[in-house]
Amino acid sequence: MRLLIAGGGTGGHLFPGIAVAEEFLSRDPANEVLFVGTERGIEARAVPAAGYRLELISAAGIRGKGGLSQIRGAAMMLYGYAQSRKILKEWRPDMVMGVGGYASLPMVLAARGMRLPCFIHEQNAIPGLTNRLLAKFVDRVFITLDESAHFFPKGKTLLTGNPLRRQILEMVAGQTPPSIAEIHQQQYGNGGGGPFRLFIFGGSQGAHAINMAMLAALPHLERYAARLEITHQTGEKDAAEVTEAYRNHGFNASVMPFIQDMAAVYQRADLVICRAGATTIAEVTACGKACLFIPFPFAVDDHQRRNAEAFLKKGAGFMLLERELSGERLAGIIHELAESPETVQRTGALAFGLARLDAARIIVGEMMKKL
Ligand SMILES: CC(=O)N[C@H]1[C@@H](OP(=O)(O)OP(=O)(O)OC[C@H]2O[C@@H](n3ccc(=O)[nH]c3=O)[C@H](O)[C@@H]2O)O[C@H](CO)[C@@H](O)[C@@H]1O
Repeated sequence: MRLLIAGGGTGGHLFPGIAVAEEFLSRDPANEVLFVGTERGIEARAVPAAGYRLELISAAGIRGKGGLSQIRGAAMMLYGYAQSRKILKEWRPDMVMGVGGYASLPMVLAARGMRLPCFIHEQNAIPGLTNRLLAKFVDRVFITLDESAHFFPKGKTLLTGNPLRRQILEMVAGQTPPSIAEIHQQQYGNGGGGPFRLFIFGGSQGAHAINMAMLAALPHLERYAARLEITHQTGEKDAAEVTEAYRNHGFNASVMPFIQDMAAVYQRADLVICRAGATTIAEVTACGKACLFIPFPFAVDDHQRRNAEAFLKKGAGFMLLERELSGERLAGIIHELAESPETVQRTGALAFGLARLDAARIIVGEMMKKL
């Protein structure tokens, strides 16, 4: 059977698609997957790197743009629709799934026009415009959070969680959470102050504001430099500056613009400091990690904050809003949590309790039923 997965743009849309592809391929060695995205999206690099075939189409945003760019966006979408029809006629998929992002709009509409079974997955608490439009045309809408259910037609919407890639699921399956006694020993054994491992990252593109806040926090954390083991994903632009700052302040830090093996880094972390993208949240909860969310304040409809709030209500994480973010404040929170291993452990355990590990399996199962 053939599954076409359309969309992307950012990792938060694409990686759930890759998780669904992995599950679909695992069901039958004869199954095939084709991804369709745009050349500007993360899929242009990440899909071939993951070993999948990718076709590129033309697509662009229209929402909130003025005159000329809106016309240009609409023209690109029309062209993308024609390209989608051509791909569908040539590759002949059995079903099509949209994972959000511009490319999913023309492709899912074209597939619907050709009467193929169509599905979408929404990652966020507040859906993007593409999925709101597509919901009317598809057979089923899969959602990550209950909060987004009222945006979609009731009869076809199913709460599944956010599909997780194999690298995360395998890591989760293989890990045994440490006991409180072990955590105590680690933190306070040998005369006190075992390593405290921080993982800082800013979603698939890195977060400049988090990078700068962490640099501003370093002078306040210098007394702790020997205890902190830091892994910091910066995105492309800030990598050199952040590396140098850690070195100048005497910190043991591994700085990378982008991380391929996220599972390995999550596994080692005691505390994760990150944005509140939906896929990030699904992963840190699955890994049972305590997390300080700093939502991206300009995300459409402030959806990152809403994503995080769903977890905070249950004590399964911490949040710091960007308008309250300063080096001193960030250092204060890191310091406090490094001194409270029980709080860190309890928060991670609560997060794990909210994780949905079977989203990809449920989604593929539901898609097969429509064939
Ligand atoms: C600015 C913006 O609007 N961002 C949106 C985007 O975020 P973004 O693309 O940042 O997505 P998420 O934070 O949800 O997920 C990031 C994904 O990238 C992966 N990763 C990240 C860094 C790295 O070095 N390596 C790596 O593989 C993570 O493991 C994760 O799978 O899509 C999300 C899902 O629709 C939304 O919730 C976010 O609001």
